[in-house]
Amino acid sequence: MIDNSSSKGCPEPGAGARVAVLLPLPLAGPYDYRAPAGERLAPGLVVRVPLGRREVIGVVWEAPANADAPAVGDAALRPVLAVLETPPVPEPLRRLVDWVAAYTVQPPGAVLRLVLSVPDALMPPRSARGWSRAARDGGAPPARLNEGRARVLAALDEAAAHGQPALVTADLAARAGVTAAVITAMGKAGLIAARGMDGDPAPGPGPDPAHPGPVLSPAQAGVAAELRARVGAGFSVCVLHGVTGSGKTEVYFEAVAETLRQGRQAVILLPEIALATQWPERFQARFGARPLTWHSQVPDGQRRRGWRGVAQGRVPVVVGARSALFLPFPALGLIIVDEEHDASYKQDDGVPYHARDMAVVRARLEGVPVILASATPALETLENARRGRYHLLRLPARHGGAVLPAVTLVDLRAHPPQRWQAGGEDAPFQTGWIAPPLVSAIRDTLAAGEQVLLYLNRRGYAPLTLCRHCGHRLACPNCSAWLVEHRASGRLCCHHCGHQRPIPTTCPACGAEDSLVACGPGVERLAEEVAHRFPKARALMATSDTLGGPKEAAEMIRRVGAGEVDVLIGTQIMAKGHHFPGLTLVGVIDGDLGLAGGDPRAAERTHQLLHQVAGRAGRAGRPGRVLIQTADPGHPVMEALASGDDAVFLETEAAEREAHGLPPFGRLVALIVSGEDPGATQATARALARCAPEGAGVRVLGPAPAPLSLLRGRHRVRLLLKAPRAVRVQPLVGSWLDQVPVPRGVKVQVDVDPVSFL
Ligand SMILES: Nc1ncnc2c1ncn2[C@@H]1O[C@H](COP(=O)(O)OP(=O)(O)OP(=O)(O)O)[C@@H](O)[C@H]1O
Ligand SMILES: [Zn+2]
Repeated sequence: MIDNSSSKGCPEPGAGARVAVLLPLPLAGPYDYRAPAGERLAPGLVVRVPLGRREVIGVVWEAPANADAPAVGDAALRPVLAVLETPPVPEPLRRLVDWVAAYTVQPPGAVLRLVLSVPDALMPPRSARGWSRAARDGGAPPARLNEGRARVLAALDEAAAHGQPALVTADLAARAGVTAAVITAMGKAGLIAARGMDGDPAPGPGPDPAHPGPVLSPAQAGVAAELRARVGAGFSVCVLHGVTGSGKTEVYFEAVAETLRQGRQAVILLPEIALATQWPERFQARFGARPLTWHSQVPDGQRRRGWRGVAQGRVPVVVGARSALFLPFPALGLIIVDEEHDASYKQDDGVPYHARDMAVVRARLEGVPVILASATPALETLENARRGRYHLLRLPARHGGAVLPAVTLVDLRAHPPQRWQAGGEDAPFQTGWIAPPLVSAIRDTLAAGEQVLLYLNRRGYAPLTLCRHCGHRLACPNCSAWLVEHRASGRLCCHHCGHQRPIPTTCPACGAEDSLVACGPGVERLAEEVAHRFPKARALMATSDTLGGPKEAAEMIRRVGAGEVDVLIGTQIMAKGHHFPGLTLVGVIDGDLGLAGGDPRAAERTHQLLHQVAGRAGRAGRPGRVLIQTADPGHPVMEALASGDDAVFLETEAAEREAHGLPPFGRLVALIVSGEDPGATQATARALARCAPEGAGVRVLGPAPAPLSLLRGRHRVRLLLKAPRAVRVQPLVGSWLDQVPVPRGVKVQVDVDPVSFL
């Protein structure tokens, strides 16, 4: 196959061989090109080729199976324009691209785009102009230098002592605390000299496996030895199931150390929000250096250097969000997926892949071990362990004698939160969200000088605003969702599309004044109540709104660690990874949040999340306790949390999934049909339903409006294919889609193993 729209002419005599090139575009497969005469282009090489009138960068690929009958004759082949100097895309990664494409029913080029995520990194290193000391000054600063100029020379000496012979202007100015003009003037005066320098500075000292780490307990050491033994011994999957605070991180670090000793690379996947915890410091404490971090917010220059460093094998350890799985490691020795149960490992847009599952696939293709760590492994993972495919390792106790916190349910029907007044006797009553038993637990904890975490997974002030006059609810114009009040910023926001507007003073529907009321709690509202009930306590809100970036997160961690905070009020981002020794009470404001809705994993996920939050309490010397407010204390999730016995819950949950043919016992594929035109969207969905695959236990449910039936202005309809485990669903889906023409403006998104049902 080739885009031959503008190819012309015949091949020159002795022209090069036919070569398949995969482009990072949603095309059905690789296109054929002609290699330069006399050159053999090995698969993996990164090349520049013409496409229509453009030039694009692609990767030489293994010839597809139909290579014997090419779609384009030799005469029409267009030439490969250049081979880039970057290291080739390694073979196991190329196979991963094909594998992921086939599994997710997406074009391979769309998956390749995940690999070539930093196009800039494929270009040769930029040479920059840097400054060093002028050769003739002999190293001694001339006597009449002013202070700023002296600092510039000192900064250059300091850099040279650390192996950096030159610094670019901006860097030098920043280090010396002078303006760029000072540096230019010094250059003119011949005090410093300009020189060309490599745009990719050498990385600093790498992680050292011999750096002294903590002494492991006998239980930890036993598990660490098992993990170490697997490094260098081919493909295997270990599930590291350890209770919260058991030291899973310290234990898997030993496998990382072994990988480093063998001179290979390791990648550790973490949910994006867990990257903003103490994790990097702990890595540094164990290895004496930081790993490379990889996530969506890493600045461009760092991404470019990171990608190249990984490809050149110079970066030994990467910690990152799911996209780190597609980095071009030439010598991968170990993959770790921490918090493996986390739903954020599933990408919902673009190529919908599950990074945990694809990590197992990459490990198999690379012939290396993978470790899945969690305090609450996914049912899918436990089922794989039960079948003997994954090897289960347990850490059943907390490190250092700390005990797991006692969990108590607070029945909201028996103990409703009391209303409160902000001002004097005439002030209006405010709805309360903290029930009396939690109020007194907070009081006791504060009196003991310990810290409290109040957990409510809702940003903003209130999830719903309505008019008490006409009942109008303020909704997003682009989505089927309510606008969330953010009182701190004075705005109503849609949490799905980002639409926002100022909070109106009159009802947009009936015009009544001062008639809008906030319904339900968000963290801002909870903070108000905390300030009223515990006026002396120093409270801190920790949400993605208040912790915009890594700096704010680090500052929050520092303040809590230093005991400058008494009550933390947090959303999901506080639920995992954090380790605060002074925190002894966790209060869950709404334990039932997340249990409603048609998501088959709702119960499992709520259990995981609350277990995780509960695990923040009592991690050091002092015992912790957890109070979960619920209106349904008899729910299996609540019972499991209160008893601390997951086994019954997991068994019931598994039995229910099995009875309904749900994962991990059956397969699901969701089709999400979306478009701006509701009629065309509906019609496409109905057409899909009419030719739905049948037989051998395969069923298609729907079309049904998605729970988010309008998102960013697009109408959404869902179909769900259910099949027994043994059925290969991808070919079924492929031929199903082939039968239905999709009109312009309508999109059919295939989601194999869906995690989100919105
Ligand atoms: N052998 C050890 N020596 C000293 N400190 C340890 C040891 N093992 C664990 N710790 C410390 O105990 C705390 C808990 O360990 P860690 O965070 O690894 O547990 P975890 O199982 O990953 O917890 P969670 O699942 O709750 O995040 C950390 O502060 C860690 O540094
Ligand atoms: Zn919206």
